[in-house]
Amino acid sequence: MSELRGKVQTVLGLVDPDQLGRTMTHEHLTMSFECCYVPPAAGDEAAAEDPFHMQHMHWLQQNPYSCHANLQLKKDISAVRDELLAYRKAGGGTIVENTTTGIDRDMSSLRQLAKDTGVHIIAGAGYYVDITHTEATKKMSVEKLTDIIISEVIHGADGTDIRCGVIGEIGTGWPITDSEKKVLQATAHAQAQLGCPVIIHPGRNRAAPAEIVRILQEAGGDISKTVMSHLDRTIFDEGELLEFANLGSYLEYDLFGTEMLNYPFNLEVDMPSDSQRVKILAFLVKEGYEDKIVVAHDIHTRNRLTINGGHGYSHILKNIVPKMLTRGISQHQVDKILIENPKHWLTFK
Ligand SMILES: CCC(=O)NCCS(=O)(=O)O
Repeated sequence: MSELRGKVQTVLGLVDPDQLGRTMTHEHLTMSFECCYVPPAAGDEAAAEDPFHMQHMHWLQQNPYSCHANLQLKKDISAVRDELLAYRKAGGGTIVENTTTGIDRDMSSLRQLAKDTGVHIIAGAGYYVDITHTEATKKMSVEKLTDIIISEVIHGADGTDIRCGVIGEIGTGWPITDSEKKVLQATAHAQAQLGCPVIIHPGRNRAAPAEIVRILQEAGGDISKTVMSHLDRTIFDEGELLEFANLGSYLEYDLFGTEMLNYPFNLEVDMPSDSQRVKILAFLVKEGYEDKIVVAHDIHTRNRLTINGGHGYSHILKNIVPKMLTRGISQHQVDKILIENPKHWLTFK
């Protein structure tokens, strides 16, 4: 699309890629994660009913999905506004907001947040995981899904004239369902027409990222303009990680700030600490992938906001960057991860 080529599309319109600055490629500012509620363990009901108190903070950090109130990030919009102002003060410029259809995308609030804070916000087109697909969505053809995704980028999403600047996060589980596969194919078709960035939420299985790349590629997608999210909880073996990295997507470590022992969506997973995440980034840099790494916090529950005792959207800038610099990642490489790589990914071809 000639109007979009060479530009980045924010919720306030097209901008020059050099305006973005430091960019978190995977966050949420307003959404609901009720689709992924996990009932609390017996005896924990009191904490789950009344979560935002000092004495429940650690429980909530360990069990963020077992409390209905905690899944409603959209209730904290005013705190998110303050956090975005703090993010700008900490040197942040842009946030990619990954909320897609199925988890309560709110385009008008995103536009208002961008106006109020001066942070560039890029909204996501498309669909989250199968459990959030409506019966109507499941019945749609790939062509219809493609038309809808393209329209969200060209005309605006959810009945507004506010346009998405990226496709995703496109949700998939494991195994990938028929409906998710159609959405992936539609994503690839839309990307082929628009030359736009794509971002994927893979299922929680180490084979998922490569399988998704295969489906996208077969449908004509551009893997070099695609981010694979959540690698921190998906691929653990260094050899397998390098094999996946070779396929050419951006490699996203986006759960910075998440410290959780018993990961309820896959109990076999040992969620890494932030120190371990930095170690993996240093490994990928040493192996020559500094042009392919992007990072974020993927804030999607309320306990992760500073107002509720969490780390907030500035944690990477304030705490992780200094750590990276002490672990063999140079300032030049940090700038690639935070500025150059997101900029190249987000620019329409
Ligand atoms: C909507 C937010 C989201 O999907 N986050 C990913 C959580 S996890 O799959 O890594 O647990």
